[in-house]
Amino acid sequence: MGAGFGRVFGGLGASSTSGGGVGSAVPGARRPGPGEDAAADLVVEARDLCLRFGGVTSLDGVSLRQRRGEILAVIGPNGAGKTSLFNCLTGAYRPQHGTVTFWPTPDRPAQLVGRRPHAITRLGVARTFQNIRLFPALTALENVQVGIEMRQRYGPLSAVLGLPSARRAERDGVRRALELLDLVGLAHRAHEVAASLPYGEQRRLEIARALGTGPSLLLLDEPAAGTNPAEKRDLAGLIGRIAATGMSVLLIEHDMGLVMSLATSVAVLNFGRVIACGTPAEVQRDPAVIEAYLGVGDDGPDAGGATGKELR
Ligand SMILES: Nc1ncnc2c1ncn2[C@@H]1O[C@H](COP(=O)(O)OP(=O)(O)OP(=O)(O)O)[C@@H](O)[C@H]1O
Repeated sequence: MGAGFGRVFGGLGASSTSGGGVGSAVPGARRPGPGEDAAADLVVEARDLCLRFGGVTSLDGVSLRQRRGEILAVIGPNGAGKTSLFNCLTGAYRPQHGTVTFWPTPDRPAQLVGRRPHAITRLGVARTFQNIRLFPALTALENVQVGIEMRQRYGPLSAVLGLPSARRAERDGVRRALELLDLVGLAHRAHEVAASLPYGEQRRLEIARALGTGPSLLLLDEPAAGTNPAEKRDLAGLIGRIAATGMSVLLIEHDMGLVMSLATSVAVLNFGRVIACGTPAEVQRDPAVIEAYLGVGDDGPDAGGATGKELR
């Protein structure tokens, strides 16, 4: 391992701080023995996902599994296929091949490929985006209410007619939205419009809105992108608190400090393939990972800087 790799991971401790031992997402993990339940405590499993755009292959046989309650980080250089994977899990893209099984509860598996994004949200998969997608003119509270309303069952007619069921649902929605704003540290911003919030707070508001949909799996696409060190610390604390509630978190993040301090397991993508998977400590010393990031070759680790790959 080169000194350069140590710099990539910023001198982080090798161990996870997020209640390690929950499990790991390991492609090609040991097959269950007779009588063992293959799905026991899994929340999501992708098998052999292939996604192509014309001549570009974004995912090339990606398989990975995540256990319930785990923080699984997906890392990899630019263009490795991380967001494509999220898009396949959330129905934005339909892979040409492969399956995605999601367990909202351990006894109720659902196939996600072929479902529409809103149907997948209703099943319990929520996401945030690399670029913030709030409703800028709505207040923080209203933004979270939008998320909550995606799961509510009363129809527009009940709301227009002011039926008791609709009024009750609205009251419950406001209460839940305020709880979520409190969780993300934004209770005091409830009535401010989203566009007026500082960037780091907008990132946290997006997470509150995603939680409003009542997920059992939360996908965060580069939540720390563009945040300053203080905002990053707040965010790490928040993700830790969310995971401590038992939520399964799947995280794309380029900030290796955050990944290595938060993740229970890490999956590394490169050119649309999973090249490593394991604990943060394991992937940190995996030669294939070192090479993917730094292009370690005959010239040594620092030569990788010339590959032009960003350290993500
Ligand atoms: N809608 C699309 N049309 C064409 N090509 C696409 C599309 N979406 C993704 N790709 C291609 O798939 C590959 C993987 O892209 P993807 O965005 O998934 O990578 P990534 O790991 O998330 O990258 P980054 O870290 O830069 O966000 C890239 O070559 C990208 O150009």
